[in-house]
Amino acid sequence: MTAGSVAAPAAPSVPDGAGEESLAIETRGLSKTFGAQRAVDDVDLRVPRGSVFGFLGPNGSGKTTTIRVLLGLASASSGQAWVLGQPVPRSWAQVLPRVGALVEGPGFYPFLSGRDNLRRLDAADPTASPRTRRARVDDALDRVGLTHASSKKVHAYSLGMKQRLGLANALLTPRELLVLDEPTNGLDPQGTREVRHLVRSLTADGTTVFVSSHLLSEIEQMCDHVAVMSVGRLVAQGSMAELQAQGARRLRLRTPDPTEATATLTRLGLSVDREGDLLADLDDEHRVEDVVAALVAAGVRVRGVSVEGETLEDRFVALTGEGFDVAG
Ligand SMILES: Nc1ncnc2c1ncn2[C@@H]1O[C@H](COP(=O)(O)OP(=O)(O)OP(=O)(O)O)[C@@H](O)[C@H]1O
Repeated sequence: MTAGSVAAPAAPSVPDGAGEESLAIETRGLSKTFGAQRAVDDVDLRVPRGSVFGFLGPNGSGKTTTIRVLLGLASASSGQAWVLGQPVPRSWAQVLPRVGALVEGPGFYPFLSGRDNLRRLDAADPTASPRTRRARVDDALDRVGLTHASSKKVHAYSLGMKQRLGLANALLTPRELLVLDEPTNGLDPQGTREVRHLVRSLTADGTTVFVSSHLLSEIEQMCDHVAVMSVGRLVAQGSMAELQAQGARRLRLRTPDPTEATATLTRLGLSVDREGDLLADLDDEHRVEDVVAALVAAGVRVRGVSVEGETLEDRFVALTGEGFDVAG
């Protein structure tokens, strides 16, 4: 792991068991309390290998605390966790070299250049080859768009430049798993776009990317899977497509026979609203084609029918409550 702020793994406090090999990260009943507060509350995360996995939730919902526990920067209060199939923190020694991380801005030396900081950090990694160091450092700087500023001292870097340097640090050697806590924090719109593009490109070689954000738009654009946190609890997880499919759906029906149509829909067990057209909430038991067939069989003339789905934004706002940031 290459996060500048990473300390020695915490003492084992999470009991071991078998982790699933197909998952890059797995937790079962993971909890972390601070006094009376349950910052992370009984979380069962399942992060498929090779995914770009968005860890989404409002500020203070427990994302960073979860990440800190997964990386051995804090100990869990209860529950189990596996990273790349290995129980952590017990097996951190084996897992550590296979994980890159960007958490809370790595600690850089302010009076060294960006390039020299990366060289020092790489030299501190016993698994990194000194022979290829120069090329790897230059490549990482290039990938995050910092080549032009690589000779500048870090104290003259903006927050966004420091964030990019932190990302470059996580990219110094190929990793099976990258954990990025709010990687676009402090970046301008152009930098944000570049980081999104970079994150998506990282999975080309099979790397799993676990990326936290409080912005839905960001996760939507970068990720194929998502987990949603709210007040310490995991309130949803799955592929983006699955989450979209889980949202509420409404049938909108245009007909010259609203009375008969309402009677038929009610008989099918659907609640009906009138809004010019007829609106009926669909559920798993009522497929659109069956409802339309029933209407036609009852002699209802159908002029138009459409299904309106909840947007991901509607869905996430419903899951996390008010005040959720949806725009970038
Ligand atoms: N060391 C700590 N001591 C006490 N409370 C803490 C500590 N770290 C986090 N918390 C609390 O735990 C809750 C979850 O915080 P956390 O930083 O994990 O959330 P987050 O989702 O990452 O939010 P943000 O996006 O703002 O970082 C918050 O209420 C926070 O105040």
